[in-house]
Amino acid sequence: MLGRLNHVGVATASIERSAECYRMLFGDAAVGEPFDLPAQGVRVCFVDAPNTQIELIEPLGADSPIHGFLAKNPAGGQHHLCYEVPDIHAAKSWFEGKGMRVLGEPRIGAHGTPIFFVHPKDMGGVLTEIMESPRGEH
Ligand SMILES: CC[C@@H](C(=O)O)C(=O)SCCNC(=O)CCNC(=O)[C@H](O)C(C)(C)COP(=O)(O)OP(=O)(O)OC[C@H]1O[C@@H](n2cnc3c(N)ncnc32)[C@H](O)[C@@H]1OP(=O)(O)O
Ligand SMILES: [Co+2]
Repeated sequence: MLGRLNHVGVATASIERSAECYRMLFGDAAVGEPFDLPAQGVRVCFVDAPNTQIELIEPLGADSPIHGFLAKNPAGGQHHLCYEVPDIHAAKSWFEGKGMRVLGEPRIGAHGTPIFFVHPKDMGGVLTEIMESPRGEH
């Protein structure tokens, strides 16, 4: 059911500080410009690793879904894994059919395609993002 690993989400209280760390690890060219995603309640910065992306996310606004995680993990840390699927609605039905908790309706994510999240307690402790493939495949 799950396809390619698209990105690893890393929560941070400061994208600037984390970006510095990843610039040292991967080089200047790998670290993108941060941008706001108000609909998702996060500020985002992508780091291009050779075989995937690291998605740095910082809380944006009082209702950000990552406030709770950072309260428990003030130094930040690995927040979610994101896998690609060919069809977001078919994937949502599949997870729901397995009795897993899909968190809300699909909405447009940072790559411009629809995403949804599956509750970490139904995924072996890993918050999991499902993303429709930008290439129409997985
Ligand atoms: C950049 C845009 C987009 C993209 O295109 O890539 C993104 O990635 S946005 C990323 C941020 N958005 C989201 O995370 C949306 C989905 N998340 C949620 O709805 C909530 O964060 C949550 C998963 C329901 C957790 O809610 P919260 O209120 O923070 O915590 P709870 O106390 O209710 O948590 C219950 C339980 O789950 C554990 N938990 C929470 N977060 C995680 C996590 N990231 N990884 C693993 N486990 C997590 C939490 O510790 C609780 O466990 P117990 O303490 O054992 O009860
Ligand atoms: Co993500």
